[in-house]
Amino acid sequence: MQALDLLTSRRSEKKLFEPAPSKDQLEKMFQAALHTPDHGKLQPYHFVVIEQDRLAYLADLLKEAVNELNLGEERLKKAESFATRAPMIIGVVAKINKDIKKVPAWEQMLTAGCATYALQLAANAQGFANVWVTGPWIDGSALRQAFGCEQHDKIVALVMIGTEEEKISRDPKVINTENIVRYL
Ligand SMILES: Cc1cc2nc3c(=O)[nH]c(=O)nc-3n(C[C@H](O)[C@H](O)[C@H](O)COP(=O)(O)O)c2cc1C
Repeated sequence: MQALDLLTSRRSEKKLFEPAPSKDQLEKMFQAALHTPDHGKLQPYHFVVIEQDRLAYLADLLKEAVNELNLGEERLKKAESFATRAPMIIGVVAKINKDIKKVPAWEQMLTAGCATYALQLAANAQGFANVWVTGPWIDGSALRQAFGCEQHDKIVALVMIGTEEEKISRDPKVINTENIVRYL
């Protein structure tokens, strides 16, 4: 697929089935992430791959977050079903180093966001559907610990990845740019 077609036809997909990416396909996704713009070449992100057999553990961590942060009954139900909605989830942690004056925290956070998007696109390019989700549970202590977060780190994404039930070929979609572009 041409790069521009991929960029303008991609959509998120929440109904995700097996197969998930293989190790080789995952490696290509991480390579794409590692090629995102990165001031100071800090690689300010970590990826936590949660394969099928560890999704129940992720659900437990999310439930713990719901209880710790008092997120309510509805979230608790969501936490229970979350792990059944995709065959693979990749957590993205923005690794924020506040001691680097030349590259402030917001720049490091943006690089982690770019890396997440590159990961999504590289999954799409290999035929996998996905969606970037977060939710208030990303600040749960047990989840943060399991993802290896240090004090200033932030979990910025839980990318759910799998295969669409039926492959839909999507045409590039043209969206009005009038209100978001100006020339100086
Ligand atoms: C930082 C970030 C957090 C997001 N969190 C959620 C989320 O928790 N739940 C959700 O349904 N969509 C979330 N989204 C939006 C979806 O990933 C998706 O972009 C949106 O549903 C629009 O669909 P599209 O990508 O097909 O245009 C988030 C997006 C970003 C960039």
